[in-house]
Amino acid sequence: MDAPAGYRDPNGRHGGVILPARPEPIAFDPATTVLIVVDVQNAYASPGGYLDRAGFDVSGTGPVIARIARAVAAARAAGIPVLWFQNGWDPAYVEAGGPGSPNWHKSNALKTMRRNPEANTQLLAKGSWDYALVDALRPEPGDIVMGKPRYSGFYNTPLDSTLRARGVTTLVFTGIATNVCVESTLRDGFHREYFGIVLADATHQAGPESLHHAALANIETFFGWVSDVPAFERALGAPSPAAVDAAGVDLAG
Ligand SMILES: NC(=O)N/C=C\C(=O)O
Repeated sequence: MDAPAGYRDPNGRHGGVILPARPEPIAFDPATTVLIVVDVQNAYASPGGYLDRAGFDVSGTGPVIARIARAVAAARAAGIPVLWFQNGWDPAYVEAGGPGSPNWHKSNALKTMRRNPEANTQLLAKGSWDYALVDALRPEPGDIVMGKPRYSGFYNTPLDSTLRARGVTTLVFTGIATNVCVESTLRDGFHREYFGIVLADATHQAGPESLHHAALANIETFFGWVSDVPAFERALGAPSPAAVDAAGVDLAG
């Protein structure tokens, strides 16, 4: 939805569009916004991938992937760049860190492989099926594809310089997992002065569903804004400004 001239959201921010969100609508300018798709890899979304092998439920990822595709299409139509993250390491796992790294101790992918070496799998290894993005989502020329070695997309990646070079101020998040890499990256962005918005229905948790809701509640209260894909689509479409108040955002949390 185009913002009326001079429109400011309840926090005094202005931009080209107004997005219904919790805890309040947020205005943003598509010209200074990036849509981030976090780690929608077989590892996190497909049966037989890392999360599934580690005992996490991935049965609910299908509709989430479909909504990510909608968000990507809406962003592209509005000229908003799409940035795809892929989490993982080199096949020798040097980037994963050894016992001197907390990642070596906490990564459930590394733990799963250590527990069951005879399975001989290479979870999250670059070049593997596990590391690949799901078949249903494909970056297009002009998109940004970025690897990351830890939960936060800002850690040991060119994310910050890539965004600053484009004058980006607003990050719209989709992907997996709400409570791990989405939240970690949004939080790191907050500390670097980026405005973070999560499209809740285009994210999925690692662990019980309560973690999804807890992460969203935390984000909405302390770090950013929570909206959804239909609201994002409407905001980038053309309904009248009055529809903002009428539409609101109706997320179960
Ligand atoms: N992409 C993520 O949120 N990853 C969560 C856990 C992991 O990578 O072990």
